Amino acid sequence: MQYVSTRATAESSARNPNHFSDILLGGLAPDGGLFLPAEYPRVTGAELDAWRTLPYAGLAYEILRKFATDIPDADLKALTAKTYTADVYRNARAGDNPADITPLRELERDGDKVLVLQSLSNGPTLAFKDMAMQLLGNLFEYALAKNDDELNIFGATSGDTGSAAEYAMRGKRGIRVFMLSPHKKMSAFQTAQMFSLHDPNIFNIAVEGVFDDCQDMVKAVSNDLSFKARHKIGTVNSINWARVVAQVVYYFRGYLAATTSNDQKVSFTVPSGNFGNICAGHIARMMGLPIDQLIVATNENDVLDEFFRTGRYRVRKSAETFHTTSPSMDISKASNFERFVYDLVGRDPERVRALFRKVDTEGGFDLSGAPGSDGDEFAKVAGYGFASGKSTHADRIATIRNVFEKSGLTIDTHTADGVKVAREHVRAGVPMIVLETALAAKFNETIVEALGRNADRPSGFEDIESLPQKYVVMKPNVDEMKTFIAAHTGL
Ligand SMILES: Cc1ncc(COP(=O)(O)O)c(C=O)c1O
Ligand SMILES: N[C@@H](CCOP(=O)(O)O)C(=O)O
Repeated sequence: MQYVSTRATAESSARNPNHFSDILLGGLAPDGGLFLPAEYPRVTGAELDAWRTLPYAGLAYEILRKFATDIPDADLKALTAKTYTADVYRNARAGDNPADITPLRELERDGDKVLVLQSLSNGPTLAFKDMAMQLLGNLFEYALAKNDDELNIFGATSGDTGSAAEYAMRGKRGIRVFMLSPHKKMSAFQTAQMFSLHDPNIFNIAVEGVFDDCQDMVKAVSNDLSFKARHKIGTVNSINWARVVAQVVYYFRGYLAATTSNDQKVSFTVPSGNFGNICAGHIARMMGLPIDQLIVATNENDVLDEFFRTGRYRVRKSAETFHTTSPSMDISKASNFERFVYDLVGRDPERVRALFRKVDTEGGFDLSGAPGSDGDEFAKVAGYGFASGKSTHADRIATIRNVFEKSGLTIDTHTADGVKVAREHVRAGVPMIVLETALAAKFNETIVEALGRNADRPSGFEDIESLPQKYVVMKPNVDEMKTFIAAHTGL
């Protein structure tokens, strides 16, 4: 399997490494684009039939081997078997089977309209990020051990990627984690989860800004190729292709668990911010998974909803990005959107370069086809199954309440955004799977507001907010960030 950059030039393609293991440890392509397979592997009906009875680890192996063709099959099988166990994904709800890894349960039914919840948040940090990050930790360790090498992970988080990465990389030989987060903008639980880690290889940096400021710095450091090489910088954000491909697996799992025959279709609603999760759904669909709709659900930070309604992509500045009660989706510049746009414009890297140059210079682009716009590809969006919707704080509170009243389940604030939007798009006869992207315990403040009581807490997290915290506060300044990293890598 060969990989290409969304911004490839003839010159950068000649220089790009292009196998899975070559791109595993890095983030952005050297030309500033994002890696994607040169073409998506197709899945046959016979394969889907055979996969229906596989456990999650077996399914992950079958899907990943189509992309990681340069990792020996036996090694990949061992890595997926070690990752996807009931012991790692041990926080399943009472009544769900932890061995399912991503259990499904019916949430509500109105005639032939059915909403199903797929739990992705049963891993060590109670968010869907663990689904890919646990595998990434094992893949990194495997790749580094081969060359006796080391890796300095530089990442950005709005609350969940950070803790998932730190829990996955704790104690891993040769790996340090430098994690940027927006100062005082995560929930108390998320903050405590990260900042209470005192491991010598974990560095938490609270940035005076929003998530997009953090992500911009990760990209700026990644684009300084000599700094990146000298300090062995890698990334765990979804700009890293391995993160996205590991997320493709649970779309297959959701489909197979919700259907009995390949003639049936399902739809997915995905609480979205950086567009990594739903991008994995897009890839699953491109591989031939019978997905009807892919619904993008945003919170008040509605850049993506605006695009999927109008064809206009208009990023917001930091000061225009709202701090909401689904804080992990407080994102106004969605990294992975570029991967979708690459497909939408016919995989033309020159177009992608021009469009994202316009994002940098003018704050966005317009594919609506209106006079003066940058193209008319918006007309093709529905053909990819995409539609969208938006949810606000009031919607979130009402949804948490009425889901609890109807089903007895307590859902988190991001999942509530998903359920609210899913109800607007569900079609008769096509199960709508809502991805549960975090557990309610992470956002207790809002659960108390909605339900008048605390969210249940999985064991091990009882007093997490009272633990001593270790972090530094910094301004969003790339040079200062580089100095900080250099001082701690000793390279
Ligand atoms: C709980 C939760 N829900 C949804 C999202 C949005 O996912 P994505 O950024 O992949 O669109 C995030 C952050 O990524 C998250 O942490
Ligand atoms: N919501 C995320 C933001 C980063 O997303 P990623 O998928 O690109 O790592 C978070 O919780 O950190």
